[in-house]
Amino acid sequence: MSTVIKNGTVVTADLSYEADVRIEGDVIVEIGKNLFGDEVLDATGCLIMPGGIDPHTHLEMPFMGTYSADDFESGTRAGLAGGTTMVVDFCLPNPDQSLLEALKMWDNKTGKASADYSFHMAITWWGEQVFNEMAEVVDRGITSFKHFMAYKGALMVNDDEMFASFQRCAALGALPLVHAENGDVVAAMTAKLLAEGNNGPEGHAYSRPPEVEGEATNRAIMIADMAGVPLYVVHTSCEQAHEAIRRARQKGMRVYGEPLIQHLTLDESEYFNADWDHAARRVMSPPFRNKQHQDSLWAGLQAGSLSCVATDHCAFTSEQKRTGVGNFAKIPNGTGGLEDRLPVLWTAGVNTGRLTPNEFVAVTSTNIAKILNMYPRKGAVMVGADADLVVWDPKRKKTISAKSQQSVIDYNVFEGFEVTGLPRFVLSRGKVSIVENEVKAEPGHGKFVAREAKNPVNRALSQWKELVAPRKVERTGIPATGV
Ligand SMILES: NC(=O)NCCC(=O)O
Ligand SMILES: [Zn+2]
Ligand SMILES: [Zn+2]
Repeated sequence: MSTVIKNGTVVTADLSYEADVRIEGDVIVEIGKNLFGDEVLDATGCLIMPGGIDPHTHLEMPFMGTYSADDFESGTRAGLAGGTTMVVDFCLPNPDQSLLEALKMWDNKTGKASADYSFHMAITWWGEQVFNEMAEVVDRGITSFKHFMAYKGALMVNDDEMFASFQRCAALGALPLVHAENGDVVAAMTAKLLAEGNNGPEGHAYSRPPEVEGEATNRAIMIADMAGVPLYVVHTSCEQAHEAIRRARQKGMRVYGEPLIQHLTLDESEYFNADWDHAARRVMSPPFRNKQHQDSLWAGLQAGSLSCVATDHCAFTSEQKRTGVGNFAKIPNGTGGLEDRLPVLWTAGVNTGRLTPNEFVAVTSTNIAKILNMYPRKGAVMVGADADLVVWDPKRKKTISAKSQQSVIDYNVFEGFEVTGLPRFVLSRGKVSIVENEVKAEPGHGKFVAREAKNPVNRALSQWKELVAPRKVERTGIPATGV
């Protein structure tokens, strides 16, 4: 049984051209003119693009005394509805918990995923066991390790632990990730704000100014350079952090920055809303910033100094958010966006001329597939690639509303946004999972995607670091000691 997508324009990160795409089973088998198949999907007026890959989600994650509300079933369904065909979620071991044991727990959550997924492993504590188990984690196809520089007393790791872990990543050919905020400063500022009675959701934003993020980003970059490993900075939200990444890249360092669709399009004024629920629903770390920071992020995507647009989808209901009434530090941190990332980015990016359609594909799919070493299986429209495809109708419109979303939460931070550009069809490894508003996603269809370590950038950097490594000077004329 074959499926042919006909009459569309294939849009990849490199080029756009008219062609039909034929799929058999899970993969693309032919791209060309006048193709035939058993089933035909009409793409007239549409673009055929690689499905979105969201490299940053937290589905059913235990966090701040509760669990994020969307699980792998609703989360991957929401992703598919908006054109995202793969998510990379974070496995978070408890302090002192075995990484392998945590992995088993995360594996158990994925049974109803309807799109493919992979994991990043978080390094939440450090010791010989973690050092040893990192190799096993890599062997199981998880080749990226997340480090929280914030959430003091919970997930945060210190510089010595981070340096040790980064060196281990270098040795294994893995990629370290950082949540870059200075956790010590955030903790001190939080305590001061609360002591002064500043306990509303806006206090969350005051406690995490851009400097807190800029400092930590720069620190992580320098530590990664000393460890000889590339670095991926998640949820880059401000000019200070972007500047650190831009400067490092200009010096030849292998650093990637990931702005979120929320930071690109929503600003700090949300926290000053008189409605407590409205403001608290938007509490996430780092917080939303002002327009100048947003302009910096857009410029970074245009210039190539920022690489991927993600969501950090970590959705909590209004009820869950209300745990923080009277103390902003207890509001569960996180917002949703899986279903909205592509339509909002297309509307605010491509429809305004900030991004080309090819750049859109690069920052939503292809770049991260390359960074995480799963290209061209993912992130490509190519013979042999997985048929994770979105047939994108650039003229289709909708107004975003919680009432019609797939996420299980009771609100949407993009409520009322009018988007132009939506999927007509979404295919997950060949399975037609979305037909406009009709969800045909099949729970259980999603599979784990194992990734190999030592991608070309890791290998090149190791080679360079070996070449310039400190070497002992062999001397002939060594003076006698003065005995
Ligand atoms: N970002 C956020 O506020 N919540 C999810 C956890 C994290 O990525 O820091
Ligand atoms: Zn984070
Ligand atoms: Zn996150």
